[in-house]
Amino acid sequence: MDYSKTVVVAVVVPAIWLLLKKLKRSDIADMHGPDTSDTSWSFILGHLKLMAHSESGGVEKLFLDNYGSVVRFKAPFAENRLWVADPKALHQIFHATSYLYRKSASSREMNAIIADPGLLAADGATHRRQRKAMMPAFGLTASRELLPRFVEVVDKLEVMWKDLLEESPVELVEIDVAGWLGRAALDVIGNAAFDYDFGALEGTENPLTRSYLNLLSVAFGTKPLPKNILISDASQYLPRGLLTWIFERDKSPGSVRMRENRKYAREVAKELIDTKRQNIENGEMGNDVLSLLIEGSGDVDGVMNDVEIASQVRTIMLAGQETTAKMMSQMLWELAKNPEYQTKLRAELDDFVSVKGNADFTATDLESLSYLNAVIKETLRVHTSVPDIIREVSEDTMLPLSKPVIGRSGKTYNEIFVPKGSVIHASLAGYNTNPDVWGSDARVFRPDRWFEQGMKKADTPLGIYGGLMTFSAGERSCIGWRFALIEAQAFMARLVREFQFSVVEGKEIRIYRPGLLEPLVVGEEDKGVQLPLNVSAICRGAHFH
Ligand code: HEM
Repeated sequence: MDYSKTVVVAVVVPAIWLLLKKLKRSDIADMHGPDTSDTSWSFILGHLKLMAHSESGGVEKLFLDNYGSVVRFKAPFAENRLWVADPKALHQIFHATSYLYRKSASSREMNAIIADPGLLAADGATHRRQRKAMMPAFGLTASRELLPRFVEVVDKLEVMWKDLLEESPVELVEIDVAGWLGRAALDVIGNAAFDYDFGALEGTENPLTRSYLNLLSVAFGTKPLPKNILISDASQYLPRGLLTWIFERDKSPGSVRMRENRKYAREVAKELIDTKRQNIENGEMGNDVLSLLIEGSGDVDGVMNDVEIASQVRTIMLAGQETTAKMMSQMLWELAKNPEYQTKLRAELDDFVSVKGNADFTATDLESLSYLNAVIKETLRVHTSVPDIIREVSEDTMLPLSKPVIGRSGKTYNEIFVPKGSVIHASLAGYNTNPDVWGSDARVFRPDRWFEQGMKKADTPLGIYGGLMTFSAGERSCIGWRFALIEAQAFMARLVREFQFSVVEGKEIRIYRPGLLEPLVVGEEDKGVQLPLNVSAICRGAHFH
């Protein structure tokens, strides 16, 4: 079968499937939402192009302001889908037991193809077993012990930025913080998760390192082509064999880069597992994530074989690097745009150092820095790296709502009927910026809100950190959130203490949301992801470095 026939199959199979599905009763069709007269709608893609090409926060604002927290939109071939940012509904979706709202087949299949069948792709009992085996390696104690490894990388970054400043004829240099933090985060994950040196900051010529830099940005593209949007969505109806067939032949830069990465990453994962196993047999136990995974794999309940462990290596690389790098660069961008918050954070860090007598922050020190943690939370809230998670309903069910919704028919709903097979876009970004939850200034970056009593207007408990949905919630929430948090604390405490950040006049930055949030400079979109900021050194008296 040639490629064009495959695309035809990718259109016909879902179309028939959807016609059958439309015959089922559902309340989704009665919810308000954008209609088919909207210029962004097409029969083939529905509103998916509008969503994939929107700027960060764009869809969430459009939906919340015009239709509320529960919205019906069109998926390909006129399928009605639900977009949800309502706290009570999200609580049900993420906390219902027995995988009632299963991760969609499209997300699982694509994850299995791009990162092998690790935790992101697993489902049901396999997911539960793998997650149980992995939890100890991501617990509080294990994550705190990684701090010296994070510090090792930020030490290097600090020296490199100071060298750039020393070489500069002026006191300030323009630095693409997204590029630098992307390389630093790759070195962090190599070091802390696998004891592997990518040499990304030093620019070592390593094909694996090259293939990982901005991998997800290249894979999704900042404005994905209609063909890719359709195939990615249709992947829930197509068998894995056919999807793999399409992926292996696709010549788009994203698929080419993914295949290249897979080739090198599989080789290195195997070598790393062999070396670690040998080390453990020789009584040398490392504290990196991989050593803990291998050691824990002997546990009867949580057992994972080497193929699964190798898949977890690739899954962790995919899930833990660009997410954290983007989050840290967005934090520096917010501080550059809001110098008053930057000054306040630096004052907190300086005061702490002067009382302590040195700047060697321990994990407990970092945890106690309340303004640092407020700025981190506010960044995670306003810039939700994974804006939506797609879930499929595995049994007919009622979805409860926080407040009544009046449908298009005039009927009032306190809960809505969603039949088996319905697809729901659970909006993490929508929840994080929902005025019903965070108040009327929900879209404004304002770290001080974290010190205000009654700051949250909704009392449904959600999320695993700060009541935010950024790391998702429930059985499939981010396993690496403590790793990401301690890494961000260590990096931000150091960088904000040592450097001043300001915006570059004349360079307008926009953030798009095809996969993760991707910053681009207006007029320089062809250069891909970048976030340039002006950086200068902080000059303080003599001591405490
Ligand atoms: C700011 C940084 C991060 C953000 C915003 C983030 C966000 C998320 C989200 C939203 C999910 C759920 C995805 C889904 O259900 O499809 C997830 C899952 C996951 N994350 Fe993270 N993540 C971050 C950092 C990390 C790090 C540093 C690691 C590892 C070192 C990691 C490893 C994982 C893994 C393995 C999963 C799959 C969990 C499962 O399905 O049980 N993440 N992450």
